Amino acid sequence: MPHTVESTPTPGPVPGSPATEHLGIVVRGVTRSFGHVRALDGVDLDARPGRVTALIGPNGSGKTTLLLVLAGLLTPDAGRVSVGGHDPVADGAATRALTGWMPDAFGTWDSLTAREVLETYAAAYRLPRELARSRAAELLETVHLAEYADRPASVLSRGQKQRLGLARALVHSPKVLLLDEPASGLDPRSRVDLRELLRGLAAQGATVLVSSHVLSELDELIDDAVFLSRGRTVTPQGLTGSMPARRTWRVRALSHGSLTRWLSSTGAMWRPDDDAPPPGAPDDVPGGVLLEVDGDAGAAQLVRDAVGAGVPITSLAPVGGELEQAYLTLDEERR
Ligand SMILES: Nc1ncnc2c1ncn2[C@@H]1O[C@H](COP(=O)(O)OP(=O)(O)OP(=O)(O)O)[C@@H](O)[C@H]1O
Repeated sequence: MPHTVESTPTPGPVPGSPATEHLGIVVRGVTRSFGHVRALDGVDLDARPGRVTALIGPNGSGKTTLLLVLAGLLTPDAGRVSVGGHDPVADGAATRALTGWMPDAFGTWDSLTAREVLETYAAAYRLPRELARSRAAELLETVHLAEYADRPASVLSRGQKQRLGLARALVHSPKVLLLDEPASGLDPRSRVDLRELLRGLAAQGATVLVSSHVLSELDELIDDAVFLSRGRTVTPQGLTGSMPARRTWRVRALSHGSLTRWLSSTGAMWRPDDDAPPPGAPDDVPGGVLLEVDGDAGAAQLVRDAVGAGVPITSLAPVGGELEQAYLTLDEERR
């Protein structure tokens, strides 16, 4: 799905006016420090209703800290936040009533069954008992845990706990969803289910903010992307409006030896890909390399030259999606 990058957040309202440009999530100039570590250093972000927005950044860039602020679980030092039209600090109860929060690790009372976990949360959100029961049953079906409904949560696998955590976040039909690494630990089928579920919720008007490192999954899921680096909103290289011309491509050939010899003879800087044969392998085994190529025209020229030189090329494709390429430009900012 084509997505846009929140590179230059829409300007904030004039000083003194409420931070409610829309009823999704609005963050303006938020800072939060832990001792001398400035976890958030002036973050701006918009996540709009009816859209799935990704929060992307290296380890330690401040994603979880920002989600905790949005969930009303951490007070910012400075800046303005609006979630569904409410300030999570000044108006915590109202914010929590319309917000579903899924932390990156599912913490629960292990002695409760999966059904009891959901019914307990539903009661905490003041759902009437009958509605709580039917909502819990419906959500257990949605996340494919119906057969575990009456088993203690302690027996669930990591991925199953993630799915129960998702169901728990949805129990009060929130208008805003904050999900910290929701795909972590999920098998491929469950990831597809998650994607369809979140797209369905956005289609019904929910604001969905997802932090994730699984960038290949995000390409299919999200409408917008916000990148964090060292506590700041940033625009990675390559997402300044158009894709960078020069990017990494994977080339494979029937004979790894003839491919690498030819590339080296042309002066191209290549490196083995993950499936490359080990050093000393026979010359004619298949294999691939990674190299930087100047756009589609450069790729077309590479194929022509390789075929002209008799190199048996079997495939040529850019590595990763647009998000992955952009993310890699942030990698040196990891902390
Ligand atoms: N409770 C805390 N006490 C001290 N430092 C903290 C605390 N929580 C976060 N930090 C620091 O703040 C920075 C941002 O952490 P945060 O957990 O928000 O990053 P993240 O982007 O979610 O990382 P990851 O991708 O690894 O989950 C890090 O340098 C971290 O060490």
